[in-house]
Amino acid sequence: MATRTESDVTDLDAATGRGAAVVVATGLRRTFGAATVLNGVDLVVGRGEVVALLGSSGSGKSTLLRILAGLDAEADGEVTTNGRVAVVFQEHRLMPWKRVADNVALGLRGADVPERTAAALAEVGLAERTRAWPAELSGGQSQRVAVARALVRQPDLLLLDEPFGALDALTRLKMQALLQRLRLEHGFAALLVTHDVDEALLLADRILILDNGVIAQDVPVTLAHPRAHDRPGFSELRRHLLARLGVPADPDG
Ligand SMILES: Nc1ncnc2c1ncn2[C@@H]1O[C@H](COP(=O)(O)OP(=O)(O)OP(=O)(O)O)[C@@H](O)[C@H]1O
Repeated sequence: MATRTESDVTDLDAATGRGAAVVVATGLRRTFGAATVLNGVDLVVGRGEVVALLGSSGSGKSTLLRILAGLDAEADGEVTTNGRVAVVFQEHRLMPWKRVADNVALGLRGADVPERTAAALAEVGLAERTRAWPAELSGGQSQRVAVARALVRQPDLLLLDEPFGALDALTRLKMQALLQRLRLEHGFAALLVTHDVDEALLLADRILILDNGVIAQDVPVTLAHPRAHDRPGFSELRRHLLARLGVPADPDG
């Protein structure tokens, strides 16, 4: 698969025709044996844009995210990224033998790494836990560390694969609010893989539905922030997305 980065991109923005882009993917195809999971996916994420990727289980969301992250050498198609990319997975993937700050700083270089690490941990509300071991943290705190580890790299694009999927409902709401705050403060773009229509509606500027190996719908979300279920337009869009995902309408939805 052809993967290009900013060093060899001359005019990515002109190429996309939709303003500044952090990633452009064209013609992505991925098969596993006889199964075709992605069958010609085209995708653009604009600078600072938050795009949610919805789709039923097994539709290929994680496969697509791994390709965009450069973690899948077997896929066909082309991915061009323009800027730094960081990834947050559903599992925190912290190294248990490294303290929290060392996990965040992993792979970074420079005299200012301790300060940057401390600042990133403070931003996710863990200023007091820099010396802790991962085993001493709750699931939500561990995922905050994973977010700090991404943030400290000052990404232009954050790839998030069900980042809050393993958390309880309350922690999940807090993490969604955290992501929204960080996004406003830092201006990164994000591609958020999620099962959760509400999460997509709370956070995204645009929602893509992956179905049958292609982007079957591209739905702009123009609702004002802060978003909530009882705000105008929310439940209508929610119903539309659920119907598109094949979920029957619920009485209070
Ligand atoms: N390494 C692999 N080897 C074989 N099949 C795979 C591999 N990775 C993914 N698949 C298959 O590709 C399909 C898409 O998987 P993927 O994890 O991308 O879906 P998903 O939309 O992220 O699903 P979920 O929402 O359940 O996480 C599934 O049928 C899965 O079994």
